[in-house]
Amino acid sequence: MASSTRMVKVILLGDGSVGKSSLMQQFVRNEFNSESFHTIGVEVLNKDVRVGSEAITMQIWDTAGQERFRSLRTPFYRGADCCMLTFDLTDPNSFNNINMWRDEFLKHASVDDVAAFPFLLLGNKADLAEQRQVTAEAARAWCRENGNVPYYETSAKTGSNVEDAFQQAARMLLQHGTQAAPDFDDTVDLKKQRRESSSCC
Ligand SMILES: Nc1nc2c(ncn2[C@@H]2O[C@H](COP(=O)(O)OP(=O)(O)OP(=O)(O)O)[C@@H](O)[C@H]2O)c(=O)[nH]1
Repeated sequence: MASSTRMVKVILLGDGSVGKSSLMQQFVRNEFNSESFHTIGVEVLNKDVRVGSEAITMQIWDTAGQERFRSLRTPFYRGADCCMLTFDLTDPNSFNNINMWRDEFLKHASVDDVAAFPFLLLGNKADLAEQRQVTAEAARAWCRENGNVPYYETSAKTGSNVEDAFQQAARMLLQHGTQAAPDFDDTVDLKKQRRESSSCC
């Protein structure tokens, strides 16, 4: 009988336009599209990876960073095994908002042990070196103050450090242990919420 690979859930959070969708596309499909659109709610892609001798399927959840989509994304935080907090190295506001993203995740994810939960911090758009506005020192200081969170400077455009960051996520969540998947009833009716959202704004 064929053995099934373990499915793990990784969630990407951060402000709109920091590059969450682009990081997922680069990791899963080795593609970069400079004209990507804002995500509505969530998008999910799977990728099979190996961590040492273990084969796992990473189910990557790309969420909508814009404030107006908050109620569409938060129901999907439950059952996450790892959270990749993402900011744009050229946008200090996106870095200043990382605490807000961490808090929003913890509020909705029902994490058992907050101190041990695997977070990563990604500073994306590293290829735009001349426009950079957040220093590595500031990012590393945040990581130290928040339980020695691993920090990666990535470029979804060139692919730099993208594979390494997701591999690190896989290693951490396997060490930590995976969570129970949420019941189906915990998810939202995205179509309905989309209609409501478009009729009000
Ligand atoms: N130069 C450069 N541009 C990037 C990089 N990553 C993303 N972009 C661009 O930044 C813009 C926003 O990228 P997205 O991946 O859509 O951002 P997002 O975080 O998913 O945005 P929301 O869906 O609104 O939450 C797009 O024009 C991308 O092409 C990168 O590493 N370098």
